[in-house]
Amino acid sequence: MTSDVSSFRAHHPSRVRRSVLTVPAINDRALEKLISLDCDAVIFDLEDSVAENRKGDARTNLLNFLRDRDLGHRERIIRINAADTPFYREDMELVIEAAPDAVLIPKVEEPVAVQNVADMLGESDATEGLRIWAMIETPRGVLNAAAIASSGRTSDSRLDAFVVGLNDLRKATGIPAAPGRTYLVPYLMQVVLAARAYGLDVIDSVSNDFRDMDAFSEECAQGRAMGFDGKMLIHPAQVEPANHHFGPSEAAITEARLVAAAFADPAHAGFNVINIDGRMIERLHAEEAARLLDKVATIAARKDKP
Ligand SMILES: CC(C)(COP(=O)(O)OP(=O)(O)OC[C@H]1O[C@@H](n2cnc3c(N)ncnc32)[C@H](O)[C@@H]1OP(=O)(O)O)[C@@H](O)C(=O)NCCC(=O)NCCSC(=O)C[C@H](O)C(=O)O
Ligand SMILES: [Mg+2]
Repeated sequence: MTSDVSSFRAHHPSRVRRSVLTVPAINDRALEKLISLDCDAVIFDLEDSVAENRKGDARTNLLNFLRDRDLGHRERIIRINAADTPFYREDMELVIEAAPDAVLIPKVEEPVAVQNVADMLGESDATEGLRIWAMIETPRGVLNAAAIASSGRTSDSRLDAFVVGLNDLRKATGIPAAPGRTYLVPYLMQVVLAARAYGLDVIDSVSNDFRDMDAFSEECAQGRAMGFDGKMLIHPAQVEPANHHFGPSEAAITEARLVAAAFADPAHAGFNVINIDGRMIERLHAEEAARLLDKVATIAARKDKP
């Protein structure tokens, strides 16, 4: 029997989303810089990084940029302003016109926020394949993360990923920024679990200090250990460490090849459990290995391109 999650996955193939760099849509210099950066995805921000009196300029700027520039393998995501702001409708009009890979909704607290955006995208050819990402960054967003994620479990849903926003969550909870994110970890894990329960990708929050690379590396390692697929980034210096920490390690690649080869061996046909060097390996490990090797192939294919 096919579960909701595996049928969802069949419609939303796995992506490489180690490094998700955000850029203020108003910042020409940073937009130009993008072309030279090895990030997996770019969030063009129309929300918090753009002043209220510059929202219109930012939209025009972004539309021109997306028309003129080919971002190659990088996924293009536009972060809009929330529905309760005066900017939402025009942001959505831009999304429909620019047709990026995804739209990111900030401060999602209820499934209806996702549904409303899906309704506005409609079923036109221009927006076919356009996905929805949701920021979980308020206490109600965290509490309702499972309900929000479950609203995207059908194969025709556009919901594809959660992104955690700790700046907003810290502001709302009063939990100060601190190494190790001790008191935020339960909330982060709740979001990861909700995303995984319904087959969504999940991206860890930004780290504001882009000079302290040791602290950043530790936070990437922690995010990876918690199960995140990648990290939202604010600065070019964060791209390479995020790719490193969220990418498959050499040890993981070696292990995946070993597992894949063992299950491909005709001698193991008809076995769901085998012994590799004194460890029990199940078919589920072969599925995990195939997924990892898929990502390795995707990353390698990019390197081959000029
Ligand atoms: C934080 C910054 C304002 C710092 O910018 P700057 O002062 O220009 O830094 P540098 O001089 O070190 O920059 C060196 C070069 O790199 C380019 N640059 C900088 N940032 C980016 C970027 N994000 N993407 C691409 N290129 C970038 C500079 O232009 C310099 O280029 P050059 O001179 O040609 O060599 C800035 O980093 C910045 O604006 N970052 C992104 C801010 C942002 O998008 N904020 C909103 C998202 S954060 C969020 O969502 C939080 C969440 O909602 C939550 O609640 O937690
Ligand atoms: Mg935020």
